[in-house]
Amino acid sequence: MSEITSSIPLQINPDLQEERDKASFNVTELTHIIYGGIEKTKKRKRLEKLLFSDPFFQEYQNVRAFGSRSEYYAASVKKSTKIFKLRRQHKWTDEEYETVLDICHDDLALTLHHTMFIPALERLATEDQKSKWLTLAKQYKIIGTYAQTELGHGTYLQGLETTATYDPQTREFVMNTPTLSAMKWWPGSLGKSSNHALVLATLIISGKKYGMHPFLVQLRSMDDHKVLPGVRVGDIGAKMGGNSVDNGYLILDNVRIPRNNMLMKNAQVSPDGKFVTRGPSKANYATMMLIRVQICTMAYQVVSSGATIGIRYSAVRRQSKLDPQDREPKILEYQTQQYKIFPGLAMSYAFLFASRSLTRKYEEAFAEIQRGDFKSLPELHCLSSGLKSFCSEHSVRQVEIIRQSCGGHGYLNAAGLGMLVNAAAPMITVEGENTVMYLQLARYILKRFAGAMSGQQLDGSTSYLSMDPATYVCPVMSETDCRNLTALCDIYRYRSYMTVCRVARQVQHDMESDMPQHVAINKNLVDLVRAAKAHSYYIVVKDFVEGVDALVASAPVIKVLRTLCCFYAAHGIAEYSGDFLESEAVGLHQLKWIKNLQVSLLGEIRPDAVALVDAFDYHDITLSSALGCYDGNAYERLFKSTENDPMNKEEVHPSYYQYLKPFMEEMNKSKL
Ligand SMILES: CCCCCCCC/C=C\CCCCCCCCCC(=O)SCCNC(=O)CCNC(=O)[C@H](O)C(C)(C)COP(=O)(O)OP(=O)(O)OC[C@H]1O[C@@H](n2cnc3c(N)ncnc32)[C@H](O)[C@@H]1OP(=O)(O)O
Ligand SMILES: Cc1cc2nc3c(=O)[nH]c(=O)nc-3n(C[C@H](O)[C@H](O)[C@H](O)COP(=O)(O)OP(=O)(O)OC[C@H]3O[C@@H](n4cnc5c(N)ncnc54)[C@H](O)[C@@H]3O)c2cc1C
Repeated sequence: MSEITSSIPLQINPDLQEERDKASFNVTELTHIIYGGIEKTKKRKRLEKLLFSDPFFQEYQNVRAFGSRSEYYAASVKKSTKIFKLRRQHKWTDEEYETVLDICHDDLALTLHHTMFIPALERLATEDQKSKWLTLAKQYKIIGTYAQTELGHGTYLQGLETTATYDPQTREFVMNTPTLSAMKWWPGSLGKSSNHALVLATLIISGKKYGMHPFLVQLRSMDDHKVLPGVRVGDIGAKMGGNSVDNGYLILDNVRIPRNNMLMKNAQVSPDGKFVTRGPSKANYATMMLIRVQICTMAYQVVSSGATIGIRYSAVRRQSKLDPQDREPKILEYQTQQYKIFPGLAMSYAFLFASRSLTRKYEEAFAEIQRGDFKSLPELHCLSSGLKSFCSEHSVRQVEIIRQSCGGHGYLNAAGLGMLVNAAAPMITVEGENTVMYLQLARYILKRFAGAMSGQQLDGSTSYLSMDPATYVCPVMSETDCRNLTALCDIYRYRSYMTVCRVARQVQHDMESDMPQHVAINKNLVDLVRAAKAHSYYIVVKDFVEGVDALVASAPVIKVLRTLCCFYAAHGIAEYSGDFLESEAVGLHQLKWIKNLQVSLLGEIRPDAVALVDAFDYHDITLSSALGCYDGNAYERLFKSTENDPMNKEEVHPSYYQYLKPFMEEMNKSKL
């Protein structure tokens, strides 16, 4: 009788325990740093316990893995409503609620209600409008979404075709979808969940267009959720990932809404049809900027959960031989495996510090904007556009590398990595497609560079553009200098300066050769994106270095973070060595030293790798991975996961009787 069972051992896999025993630092201390202090960690743990003591959350995993699209959506609606009810029951603060959403992976069907609808009301509505709709929205008496993108246009907001025409007779706006390409297409939670939508439409008064503005439109009856007259709404279909969310389409046919349903914080239409604006023309873009900032944090969560799965699995998976005399090693021993996974580990900490710094800047600027001071808006728009693109691009790419590093098992849904990659992939597209957002940053950098050239003193993230490049000497003079974080940061700064300088001069040269500006820009788009990427890389490295420098922590924690920071910076230089050489930020000698350092740091990080991912402190249900579980019992959990597979429900699958049996009978009867 076979002793193979699918029961999960109670003890931690000894291979993983061994890793934990040899950590050079206190994991709990680092966890507190990551979550912003001991109280916050405790609170999060309490919330996790409360949520996951409900068996629903375990069942939810099965529906997610094996249910149909419709079942997954339904379970996710249930999950959303459960969380909303718990919020009310326990009177969670906004911060506690955000923590719960982080814990719950953010694959909620009603996600747009809290990620965009509420923040948009907060940013775009007047105080009177807020007291009505924000209150209703926060109490879930209305469920809403943010409906901006259309079938024909997502990026180019000036191309949006939905119209809101003011009728002074009735003091209403008439909402219309004039063409096929004007239909709203993509908004999350629109297809089936929302009864309201914040529709971004071109305002028309007396035949004149006044740009894009937000209008609150009721879509479904509050009694029976039936679609209201003049509204056509539905789901746009299955996606690569994120299928718990009903991204939808919306067609409006002469739908009339009261004048007061235009959110009028930034622009007003008076009852007699007069248009007045307040603040800059881009004030209505405020919600997008918030989400771009949040995407940087999501990128941290994505890459850190990927690294957790990859590293824990690599510490329990044994394969092949290193020492012919010894047993098969943990795959984490292979330098190539470390080379695949440790960049994701270092990136996790880099993005933690970068997203923290960006969030702080956003909060400061938002407070100023609330007071009517918009001076930091351009800098913040460009910083958030660049970092949103950089963090999403790098994290998605890195998690896919980690998935590949887990061999065959990484390809299973039960590994959690494929789902993570597919769920995270839209970060590259949403809230501004990455290339387009990099170009927003590039446009800003070019302007600032031109300012510096004409003697302006620059401040903020681009202040280095006023440097005198003639004074640059590569600060790495010896192999030991390579460990100097400030020196590495200077190298990134100079690479960025030179990349910006080169493209700025090229654009200027092209324009001076009588090329129209738009032709000159398009001819240099690739280099403009390169410049934006180089700038973003510099900012991330700088935030990491400054973040570690400012930490108040024990010596072992600081040491391990400095090692990671050094690896992150060295790895980037080695990976993009062509750019660094071309810009003469490093010479061949320095590059050789930095590459040596990059590889030798793999060995230094190795003993702490498991502890460094343990510090992220992800709950097993949040990670949702048989390979990355805290106890390291990957094989048992993989086998256990097959129990829930509906394919294994019957010993003989119905398709046998329907197709295979008759086919076999036919084959057996055949004379050929
Ligand atoms: C274990 C845990 C695991 C966790 C797992 C998590 C997994 C989940 C991960 C991911 C899930 C996915 C995320 C889910 C949330 C989805 C939400 C998505 C919602 C949306 O997508 S909403 C739609 C967003 N749409 C966009 O972003 C459109 C992009 N386009 C634009 O913003 C603009 O069109 C433009 C910026 C490109 C151009 O604008 P336009 O008006 O045409 O520009 P110009 O006239 O040329 O003027 C440019 C001028 O304006 C300045 N400017 C532009 N934008 C702003 C701004 N926001 N603020 C301030 N200033 C702005 C610009 O700099 C120019 O200034 P200048 O003239 O140069 O001085
Ligand atoms: C999962 C998901 C959820 C979403 N949720 C919402 C939502 O809730 N609400 C909502 O309103 N929208 C939502 N969207 C839509 C999303 O915001 C848009 O898809 C996004 O802004 C990109 O726009 P696009 O699709 O028009 O891309 P496009 O602009 O068509 O991009 C296609 C290509 O054209 C290139 N390109 C376009 N313009 C330029 C340019 N100026 N210069 C250089 N290259 C250019 C891009 O780089 C890209 O390679 C969602 C999308 C997804 C995938």
